[in-house]
Amino acid sequence: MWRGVAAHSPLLLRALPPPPPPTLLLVPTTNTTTTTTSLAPLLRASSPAPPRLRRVAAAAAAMHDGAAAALVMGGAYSLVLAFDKLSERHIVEQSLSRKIVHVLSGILFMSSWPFFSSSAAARYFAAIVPLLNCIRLLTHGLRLFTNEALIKSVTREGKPEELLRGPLYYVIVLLFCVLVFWRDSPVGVVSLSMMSGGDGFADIVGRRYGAIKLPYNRKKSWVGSISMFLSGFVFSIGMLFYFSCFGYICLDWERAIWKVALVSFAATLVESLPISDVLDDNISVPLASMLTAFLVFGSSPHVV
Ligand SMILES: Nc1ccn([C@@H]2O[C@H](COP(=O)(O)OP(=O)(O)OP(=O)(O)O)[C@@H](O)[C@H]2O)c(=O)n1
Ligand SMILES: C/C(=C\CO)CCC[C@H](C)CCC[C@H](C)CCCC(C)C
Repeated sequence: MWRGVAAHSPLLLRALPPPPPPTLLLVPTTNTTTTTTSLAPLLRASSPAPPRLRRVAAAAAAMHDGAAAALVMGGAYSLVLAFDKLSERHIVEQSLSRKIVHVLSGILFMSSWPFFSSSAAARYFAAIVPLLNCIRLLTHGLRLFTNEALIKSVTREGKPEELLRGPLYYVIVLLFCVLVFWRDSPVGVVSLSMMSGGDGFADIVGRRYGAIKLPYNRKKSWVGSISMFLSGFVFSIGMLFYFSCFGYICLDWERAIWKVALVSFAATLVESLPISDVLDDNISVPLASMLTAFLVFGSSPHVV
């Protein structure tokens, strides 16, 4: 009985013990414009598991998520170290190295989310990674500690205080999205794709090929903005497809493509404005993306 009631409230459902293997009934639903197949899981009502079994399940999930967080944290350190070595050996120039770290950090962090457990606490374990990186950037930016690899791979001019701006804002946005949106909301996925993939490529391409500047912002170019729109769109669709493959997000793709294009346009427009001196791109781009994505996708997770 409880499970039947809880089925209408994902949060309540998560609080109950994990259900027995659900009987999934593939229910193809058609409508005038597209055919979308929605998985309509029919959970058989079951009595709650005994307390001891719930404690064992919770402990197992915590160990699973703790290990996943440790692995992702190791990945974060390795990414920074790898690109420090590549730029140190002049295999990759420092400005390019920084932007590749910018692109990969967000995309790879999101890509790790399906490997956390289905526990309601999983997002908090995943949040440990950006939280520890916030602390790392703060302590190194305030010169409490020194790490040349970190400074060289994520700063423009090699000054520790630079860690307290773009990189810190970037990681705070990762922390916000993993806690507030997590893996079952397109809003967070699209916003992080725009911040990491979109803004990253705007810089990578615009810095090299952006000769024709925007009329209202001589620091930005048409090529850079077009690159932001296209890469933000591609990364967003790619990450939405990735999470839909794991069953976390179910989309009507014909409508979703137009929604993502609108979010990408809004984020690109905001990024092109001459406001970087007042508001860092790592704040304005995800903020514009979240607001637009919230308007077009709505607040309901899972099915949009
Ligand atoms: N729409 C855009 C965005 C960026 N750029 C190019 O990329 C450089 C850096 O872009 P920006 O997004 O401002 O990066 P910042 O975060 O400000 O710089 P950094 O990442 O190095 O701090 C710009 O000076 C410009 O040459 C561009 O041509 N067009
Ligand atoms: C250079 C950056 C922003 C400036 O525009 C990015 C800074 C990245 C942080 C130093 C490291 C962030 C790591 C992520 C929280 C986790 C990544 C995990 C993944 C598996 C590599």
